[in-house]
Amino acid sequence: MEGTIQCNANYVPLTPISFLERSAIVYSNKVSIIYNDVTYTWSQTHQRCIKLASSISQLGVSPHHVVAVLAPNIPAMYELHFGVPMSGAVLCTLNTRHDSSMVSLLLKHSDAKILFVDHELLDIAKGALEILSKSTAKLPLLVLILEGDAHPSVSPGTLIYENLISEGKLDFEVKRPKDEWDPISLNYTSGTTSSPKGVVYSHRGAYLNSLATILLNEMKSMPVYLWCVPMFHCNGWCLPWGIAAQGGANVCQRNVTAKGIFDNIFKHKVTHTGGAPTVLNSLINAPPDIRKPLPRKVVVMTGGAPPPPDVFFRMEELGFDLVHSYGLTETYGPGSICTWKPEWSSLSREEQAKKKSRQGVQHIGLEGLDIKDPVTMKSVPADAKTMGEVMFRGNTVMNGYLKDLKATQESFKGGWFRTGDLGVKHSDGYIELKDRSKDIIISGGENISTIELEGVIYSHPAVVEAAVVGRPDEYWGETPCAFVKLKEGHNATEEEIIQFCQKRLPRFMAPKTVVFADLPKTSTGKTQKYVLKEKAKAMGSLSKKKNTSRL
Ligand SMILES: Nc1ncnc2c1ncn2[C@@H]1O[C@H](COP(=O)(O)OP(=O)(O)OP(=O)(O)O)[C@@H](O)[C@H]1O
Repeated sequence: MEGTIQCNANYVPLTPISFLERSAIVYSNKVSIIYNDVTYTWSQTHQRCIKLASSISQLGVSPHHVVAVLAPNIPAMYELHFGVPMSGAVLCTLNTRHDSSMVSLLLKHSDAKILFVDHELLDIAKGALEILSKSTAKLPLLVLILEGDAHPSVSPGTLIYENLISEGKLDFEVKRPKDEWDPISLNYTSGTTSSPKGVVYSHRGAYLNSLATILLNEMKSMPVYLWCVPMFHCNGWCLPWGIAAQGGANVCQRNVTAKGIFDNIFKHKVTHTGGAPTVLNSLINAPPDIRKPLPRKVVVMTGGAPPPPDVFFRMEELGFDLVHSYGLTETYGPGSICTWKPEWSSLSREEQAKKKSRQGVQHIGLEGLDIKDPVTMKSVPADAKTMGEVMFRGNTVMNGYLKDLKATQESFKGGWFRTGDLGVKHSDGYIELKDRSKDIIISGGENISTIELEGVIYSHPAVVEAAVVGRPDEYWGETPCAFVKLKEGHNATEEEIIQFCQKRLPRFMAPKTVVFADLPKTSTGKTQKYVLKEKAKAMGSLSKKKNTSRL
């Protein structure tokens, strides 16, 4: 409009780097990181990150180069979330469960210039570099993150993390993005359904999703956040940046165990944490000497996989306040929130849990979350029945897949980001996920939502975990096959589980096969259904072997 100008005074590229700079002033002597007997303040964290950025630049890394890290949730992992972007480079956090050959593939794909590695994962990194050396002469520099008395043998030229910090220059001029669309990080997807894809995040998206995540978690100033979500997964749902914005204390843990979580909650007066449903399951089912009632409410954000309705009220019985979010690596982690409505508080326990287990609506950083027919792009009716593809639109959707323009274009076809998830829309506008399109079971022409069926099996008192896949069938096409893990000291038969489901669901949805087994998981807490599908396939068709009258 007339009289306005866009200039440096009123238009600055958004970046989460500014959160750290502000916290170094507001919360300078307040705790930023706690890890075993190490504690830092926000002023120290700020200084360490500047020095880290300075050393990374000194090593010849230029803006937009990729810097990779293979480490659990330790202080260095947190600092790299700022130090790398402050050098202008792009942070690529690698899954700590990958083997050397996968790490070498991702290092090559991302063209990483440096690999920071935790001392416990050094052998994986060495193996990856050895594989890489067979196809390229340009290997990333290795920087070792040591802890305590660990002194593993390293090849000449390996750098040490703490040396980079101490040698870095405090007067280094932080490289802020020229454009807020500039990349801040590269996250590979979990690889649950295919090979991991390299998802590029921008400074703008990271800034907005951090703010949205603070709001989702209802975080006030100076929260105490216990790290259970791996920071390598969607940059810890953007919370390394979000906690900095609120001047919170980051309680880091190398390993995630139920005992560690309860101990840390008591010791550090934790206010917030987060984790995939499998982490919550480990808390609910922990032995009574570990599972203590909480001294005060702890907000837990869950997502990453479908949480069975039962998890909600069992967690709440322990004193946790559950926030349910849904999203993908492509949406910077959390993209939706099942916002609670006060009128639901008078519903029965079961109905409340059902409401909460829905995936909800987009968070405030996004413009749209809809269920659409993927061909016509028309929204499905809000009748809780008609299934369509879940689609997102807005500023916290990825820039694209690295070096895969075709996949990027396909995922954005029609002006929405296509998730590959199937869901329905309820009359109140909230969405509910029914399945991944690759997982839904089609039996005799009927769609069977594996998520819904798993939720019912999970509510059986003897069950600790359940996953359902389609078992190929000559007559029905597929029949539901449930893999069930029982609680320690509990028993149940195949027939009991089947009858339990038949009482609660339409008959065609009940499993026709039940296998008692441990469930294979990815490091981000998702069940590796492709492994179970192989097992179900190997069983052969049920119709041929059994009398189909039960079907
Ligand atoms: N709250 C939730 N409820 C149900 N499912 C969820 C929830 N949050 C995430 N998911 C599932 O996780 C998926 C996103 O997972 P992520 O981005 O980590 O990688 P991935 O899709 O498992 O990997 P790949 O694309 O390589 O197979 C979603 O598409 C959805 O199926």
